[in-house]
Amino acid sequence: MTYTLVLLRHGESDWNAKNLFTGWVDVDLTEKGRAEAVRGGELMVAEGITPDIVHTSLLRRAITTANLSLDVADRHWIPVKRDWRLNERHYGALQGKNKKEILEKFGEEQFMQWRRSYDVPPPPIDLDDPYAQTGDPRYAGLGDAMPRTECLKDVVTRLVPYWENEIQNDLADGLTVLVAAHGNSLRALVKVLDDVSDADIAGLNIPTGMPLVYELDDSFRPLTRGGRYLDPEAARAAAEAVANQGR
Ligand SMILES: O=C(O)[C@H](O)COP(=O)(O)O
Repeated sequence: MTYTLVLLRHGESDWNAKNLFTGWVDVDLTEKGRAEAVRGGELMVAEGITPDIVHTSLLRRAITTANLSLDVADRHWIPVKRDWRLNERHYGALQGKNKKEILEKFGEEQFMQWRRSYDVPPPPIDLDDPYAQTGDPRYAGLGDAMPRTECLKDVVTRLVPYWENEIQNDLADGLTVLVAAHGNSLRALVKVLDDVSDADIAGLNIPTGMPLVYELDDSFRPLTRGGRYLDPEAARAAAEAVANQGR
C-alpha cells in the first residue's frame, strides 16, 4: 500500500511581505498569497491529486490557503481537522519584529541561531506584549502547554503525536491527506519524514504556496526522500528567497 501526503505552506502573508517575524500572530494572506494558494490547487488538479481530508493549523493564513486551493480543485467539501500542533513555530519576543532590523541589531550568528538552529529558542514573549496570544480563546484548552517561545525541536515534540495519531490514521484509512500549515511546522514534519539531522535541517526552507507531495510506504516512510514539488523550478527559487529573508 502506498499513501499520499501533500504538504502545503500557506501563500504569502501580510507579514511575509513586510518581512516581519510572525509565529502565532494571526495575519492574513496578501493578494499574491491568495494567487499562490489558487495556483497550488491548480497544480494538484493538473497532477490528478484529489485530497480526501485536510488538516490545518488554527491560523487563518493556513486555513484560507487550504480553502482557496481546495476550491479550485473542486474539493472544498472534504472533511477538515484543525489543530494548534500544526501552528507556526511560536517566535517568542521576535513576533512582530522586522527580520532585517533584528539581523542588523544582533548580527548574523544570533539571527541565524534564532531562525534556524534546532534547539535555541528566541527570548520568550511578555504576556502583555501586543503580539502575545494571551487570552486567545482558541488556545484556552492548552493550559501549561501554551508556549511563550519555541525552537524547532519544541515544534517537533508537539507535532509528532499529531503526525502519528491523527495524520497517520487518516493515511492508513487510504485517504489522500492535505496538510496546510507553515514554514517551520512543515520543516518539523519533513525532518521527521526524511529523518533529517539536527544540523542539516537548518538548510531546509519551505516556499509559500507550493504543494510538496510525499508517497509513503506501509511504515509511513517516504518512497523518495524529500518528496516531490509539483513545480520544482518555482519551488527552488522561492525556497532560496525564504533562506535570504532579512538580507
Ligand atoms: O513566522 C514567520 O515569521 C514565518 O512564517 C517563518 O519565518 P522564518 O522563515 O524566518 O522561520
